[in-house]
Amino acid sequence: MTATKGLEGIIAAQTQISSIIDDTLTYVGYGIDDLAENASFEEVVYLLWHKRLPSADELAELKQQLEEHAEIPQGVIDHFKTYPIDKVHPMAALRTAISLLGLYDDKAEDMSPEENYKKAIKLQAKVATVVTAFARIRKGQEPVAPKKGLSYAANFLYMLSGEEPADIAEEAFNKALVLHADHELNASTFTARVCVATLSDMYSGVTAAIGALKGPLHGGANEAVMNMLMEIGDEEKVEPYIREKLANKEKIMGFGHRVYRKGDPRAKHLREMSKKLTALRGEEKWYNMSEKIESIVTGEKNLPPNVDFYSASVYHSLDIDHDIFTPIFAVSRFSGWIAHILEQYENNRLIRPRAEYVGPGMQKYVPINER
Ligand SMILES: CC(=O)SCCNC(=O)CCNC(=O)[C@H](O)C(C)(C)COP(=O)(O)OP(=O)(O)OC[C@H]1O[C@@H](n2cnc3c(N)ncnc32)[C@H](O)[C@@H]1OP(=O)(O)O
Ligand SMILES: O=C([O-])CC(=O)C(=O)O
Repeated sequence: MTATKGLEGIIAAQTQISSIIDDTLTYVGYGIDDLAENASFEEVVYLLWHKRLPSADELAELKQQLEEHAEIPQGVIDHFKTYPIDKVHPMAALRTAISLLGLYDDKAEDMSPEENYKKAIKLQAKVATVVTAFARIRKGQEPVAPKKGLSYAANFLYMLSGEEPADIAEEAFNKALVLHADHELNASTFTARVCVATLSDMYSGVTAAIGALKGPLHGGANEAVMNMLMEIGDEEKVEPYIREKLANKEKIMGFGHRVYRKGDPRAKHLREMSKKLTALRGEEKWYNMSEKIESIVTGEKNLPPNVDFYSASVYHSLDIDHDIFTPIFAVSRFSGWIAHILEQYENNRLIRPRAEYVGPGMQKYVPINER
C-alpha cells in the first residue's frame, strides 16, 4: 500500500453535479461561461439540487421557499452578542452559528428525503442572513431583516448594508455566487461527503465543510489575496514584492490549483468584473496591481490565477469587509455542498480509505517507571 500525497488524482466518488474535464467546468452539463452570463443564483441552486434547470413556476416556488425561511432565530443573534466579537473570525462565527441553527430545527435528525430537502432550503435561505447579521453585529449595528421580493444576491447586499444595491452591484454579486456554487470534489465538498457518509445529519455536513473552506489553501485565499494587495499598497511596489516572495519560495495567494493546469475558467469572469467595478469606484489601482501580479506569477512560475484572485478586488469594490469574503464563498458553496450531501445520501457507502503506515515497527510496552 502506497499513499498518494494529498489524494492527488484519486477518483473518490461518482457525481452528476459538476465536472472539470480538460480545464472545462460544467454544472450538470451546462458550461460555466454560459451560466455565468445568463443564470440567476437561484436557478443554479435548483440545477444543482434537481440536476435540471427549473421551469418558471419551479423557480418562483424555490424563490418563495428561500424567502420564507430566510429569518434566523433570535437565539442565534443573541449568541453572536456573547462572543469576544472583535477577535472572532467571521468563518469561525459562521461555523458555530450553522451548528447552532441545527439545535433550533426539530427535524435536524429526520433523515427522510422530504425533510432533508426542507433542510436544504432552510440552510440555503438562512446562511445569507447569518453572515450578514454577524457582519453588522460586530460593528455595533443591528441586523437587517431579509426583504421579500429581492433576488438572493440583492437581498444579501441589502442585509449587509441596509440599502438595496444598484443593478450593477446585484449583477456582479449574482455572477460571483454562480461562479462559486460548485466545484466537483474540492476539499470542503469532500469533507461534507465524508461527514454525511457516516449517515450524520445535514447540519453536521455543512458545518464540517465550513471548517474545511476556511483555510487559506482553499476558500480562505480570497481574504489573503486582499491582505496581500493592501500590504503591497501601490503598483510600483508589486514587482519587488512578488519577486522577493517567489525567490523565497513563498506562495502567492490566489494562484495555482490542484486540478486546473491551463487556468481556472472562473477567473476571467472575475477579472472582467474587477476591471469594471474598480474603474467605477475610481480605484483602478486594485485591478492594475492584480493584473501586474498575474503577469509576473504567470511569467515566472507558469501558475494562472484561480477563482480567489480577482474575487478579492471585486468584493472590495462592493464595499465588503475583507474577512467577509470567505463567508460569501460559503454562502454560494452551500448550494454545492447540499447538492453533494443529497447525492451522497441517495447512494451512500461509508467513506473510509486506508493509510500507509510509516511509523516504528512492533514495540514492547515499557512501564512508566522504566521509561
Ligand atoms: C477555491 C480554491 O480553493 S482555489 C485555491 C485557493 N488557494 C490558493 O490560492 C493558495 C495558493 N495556492 C496553493 O497553495 C496551491 O496552488 C494549491 C493549494 C491551490 C494547490 O496545491 P497543490 O496541488 O498541492 O500544489 P503544490 O502546493 O504541491 O504546488 C506545486 C508547485 O507549485 C508551486 N505553487 C503552487 N501554488 C503556488 C503559489 N500560489 N505560489 C507560488 N508557488 C506555488 C509549489 O510551491 C510547488 O512548487 P515545487 O514543485 O517547486 O515545490
Ligand atoms: O476545486 C478545488 O480544489 C478548489 C476550488 O477551486 C473550489 O473549491 O472552487
